[in-house]
Amino acid sequence: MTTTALNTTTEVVGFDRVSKSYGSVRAVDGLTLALHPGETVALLGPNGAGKSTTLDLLLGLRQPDSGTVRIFGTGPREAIVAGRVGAMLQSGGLMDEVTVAELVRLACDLHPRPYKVSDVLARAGVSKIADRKVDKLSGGQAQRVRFALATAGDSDLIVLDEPTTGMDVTTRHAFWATMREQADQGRTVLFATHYLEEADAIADRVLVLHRGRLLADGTAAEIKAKAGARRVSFDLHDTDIDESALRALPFLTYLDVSGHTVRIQSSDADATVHALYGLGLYPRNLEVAGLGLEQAFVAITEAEEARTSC
Ligand SMILES: Nc1ncnc2c1ncn2[C@@H]1O[C@H](COP(=O)(O)OP(=O)(O)OP(=O)(O)O)[C@@H](O)[C@H]1O
Repeated sequence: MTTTALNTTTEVVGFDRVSKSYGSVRAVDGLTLALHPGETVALLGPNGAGKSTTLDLLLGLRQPDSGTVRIFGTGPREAIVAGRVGAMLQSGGLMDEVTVAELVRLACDLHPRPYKVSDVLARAGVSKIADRKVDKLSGGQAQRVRFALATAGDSDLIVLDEPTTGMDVTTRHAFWATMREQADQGRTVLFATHYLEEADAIADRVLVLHRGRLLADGTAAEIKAKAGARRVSFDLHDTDIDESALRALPFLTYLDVSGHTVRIQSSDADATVHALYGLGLYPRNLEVAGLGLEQAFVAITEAEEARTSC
């Protein structure tokens, strides 16, 4: 198997001050970004953050109002015609009235560097449903077929918009194992997702979009550290819990009381715990931990919401 990404350019994708509006909605706002060979990159953001628009711009499905998008140093269309990009889109309709095998064969025929149809079917886990009509597939099976189409040939960049939506857990694991193989062979994988645990487990780089702007860019560990806050949990058994006293603890950013268990987030966990003892309380089973990616994501985007609404 050959990959051409590594020996042509060190920049797979380049966005240079790219903006795109729909009427008064600025979906992508001055986005500058570079992706490199072999990176597996997760694109995160709340609903409406501009993820799909960013991927559409990348794939040349929409034109930017300003700025430039490059793939391997050329425009998106040239890169796609050259077979360097495989894509799996959120809403990509599948042709009715054909079988899975016929559709995959068509995708292979159109690719300049195609794989064998049987290999593509096997890799996407759809060999057993190869003779089924495409309009008779379940949601998860249709996603697998979209994945087969995205990997019909030897592309250097694979772009996936919420690829595992509708897949069951086993299918998801198989899907990501295959994607990991693709990345290990030097391909760049860019995927948008709402499943933050997937981003945490799979991506070696995480981009957080918010209102069309890049809010954070780093490893999952760096994004967690950027959020700054830490989680503290403890049980209070010997006393009625006074929520207002807890809420007044210094550096508290989040409070949840469930039965005897208190969960908080704090931007200075040491100071918060110190003050907790200062209230005369005796917290048991005290645990202090860093934020998960999901909590870090919520903290970062909420802080930005608060900042921009001031
Ligand atoms: N065709 C369109 N016409 C008008 N507005 C649009 C169109 N497509 C997207 N938008 C708006 O642009 C913004 C960005 O949308 P986009 O779909 O890119 O976000 P997203 O991050 O992919 O969202 P989601 O997570 O909900 O899929 C949103 O405010 C959306 O309502």
